[in-house]
Amino acid sequence: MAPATNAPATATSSKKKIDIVAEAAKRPSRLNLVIVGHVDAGKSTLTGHLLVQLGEVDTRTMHGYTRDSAKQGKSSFAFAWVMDQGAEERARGVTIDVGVHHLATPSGNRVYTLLDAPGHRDFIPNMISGAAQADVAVLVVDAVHGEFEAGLDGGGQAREHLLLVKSLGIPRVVVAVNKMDSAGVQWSEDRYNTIKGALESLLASIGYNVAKHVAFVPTSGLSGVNLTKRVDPAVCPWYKDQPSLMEILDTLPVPPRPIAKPLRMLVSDYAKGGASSGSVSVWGRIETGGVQVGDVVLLMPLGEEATVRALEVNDEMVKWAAAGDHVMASLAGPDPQQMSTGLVVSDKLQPVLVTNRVEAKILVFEPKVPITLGYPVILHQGALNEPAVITKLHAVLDKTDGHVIKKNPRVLTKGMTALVEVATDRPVCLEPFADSKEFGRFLLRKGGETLAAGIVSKVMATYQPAAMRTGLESRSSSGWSLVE
Ligand SMILES: Nc1nc2c(ncn2[C@@H]2O[C@H](COP(=O)(O)OP(=O)(O)OP(=O)(O)O)[C@@H](O)[C@H]2O)c(=O)[nH]1
Repeated sequence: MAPATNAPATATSSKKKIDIVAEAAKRPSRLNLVIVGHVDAGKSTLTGHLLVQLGEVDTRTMHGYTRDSAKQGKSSFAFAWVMDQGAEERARGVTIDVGVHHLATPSGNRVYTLLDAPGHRDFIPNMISGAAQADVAVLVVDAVHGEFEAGLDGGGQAREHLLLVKSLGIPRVVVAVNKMDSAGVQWSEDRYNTIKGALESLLASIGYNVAKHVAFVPTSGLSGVNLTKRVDPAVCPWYKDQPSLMEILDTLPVPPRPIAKPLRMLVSDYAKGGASSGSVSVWGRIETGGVQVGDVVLLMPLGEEATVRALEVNDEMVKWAAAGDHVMASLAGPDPQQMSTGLVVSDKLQPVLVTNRVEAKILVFEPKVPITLGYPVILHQGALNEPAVITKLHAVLDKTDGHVIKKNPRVLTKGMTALVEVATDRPVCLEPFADSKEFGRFLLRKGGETLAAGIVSKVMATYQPAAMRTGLESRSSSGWSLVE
């Protein structure tokens, strides 16, 4: 574990205000990675094995996984069990939820949060929720002939994941060309270069600067080769003196954290119970600002007040947490019945905007049916999924300079950039992208298909929840007053 500059919380910690900006500058840097890729590419196995090699999973636990997975006839999934904790996940051999793990580098200079996203297309909303919390995407691809190609074709998740990762604003990608040990591949340089070339073209077409922001590494998650220790040149001579996956990760820059901004934490999970009776626990990443034990915060868009009773970061109780941290917060005050994923724990004096109508610039992916006026969609923002409708098609825009090509189009088709208006069924937390990168992006999906990625250009109507004035209100329609 990294040296703890953020000591355990005490009963008196709420009495003294902590200078979170100054404290955060003293601690090890943190990088959030999301592991993405086609189903069965080996994401959970690679991540699980990495954790074992770095000593984050003890040998006894690992022996237990090996024994129990063999009993279920799934011995090849032993390392994946480190990440896939749910009974259904283990029985089906697929990841459903986003697995979250923390690890510290041996030097103690850096702490990683690993988010293992599900590859199966039914679980893309969970993948979006995981990717929305990440700084870097690690794309795992299966090097086996036919398998890599399946991940990349029209319906392949490797392709869809990359599009989503780019749309969510993740600036860097590390590609692990995995299963290099398998029978038909056997650490072949030709196979590696074919895969690298195909992905370089795809990444460039999506908008990545491949030379600057993308790295490639050959791996075997199952045998644990080239994860932390460099691959033996006798096994892979053409990769001699080049870095292992962990060495590449260690050189990635940590993006600046907006700690001085007002608090915004996206709730990706919650449960009844916490530090005191009647409290609720929420999990998520702090996008901006900081929070400390004793703070009074607002749960948006409910507008409900809550007091932070306890905080946990990387499985340790702490007094404060800041932007970039994955946090478990125990909150006193909110009604457990009102909790949902997608809520935002927000600064009380400068809460996140709440709206049900935004103007946005969208990039249309490859919808099976063209987008028309009144099109019903699901708006995804982090862990939030909210039914919405496209209520106006203002214009089709030029991709490069944004000038209007066509006003009031009747349909939007593949690859178009357009200015539209989107109305959500219920009020949600969205802000103009120019003010908030974190709350200014969303994805539109329908029937298991991602239709478009959007950037909020204008918030058309903001809501002032009555609760912000009375401290009593709920998310019922009567609890909101419109301030257009
Ligand atoms: N030969 C070989 N097999 C691997 C390797 N990594 C994973 N596998 C096998 O591939 C299968 C799928 O592995 P997982 O780790 O569950 O794949 P995943 O990408 O996490 O799957 P989802 O989470 O369901 O998308 C298992 O049988 C693994 O043993 C590898 O490096 N080499």
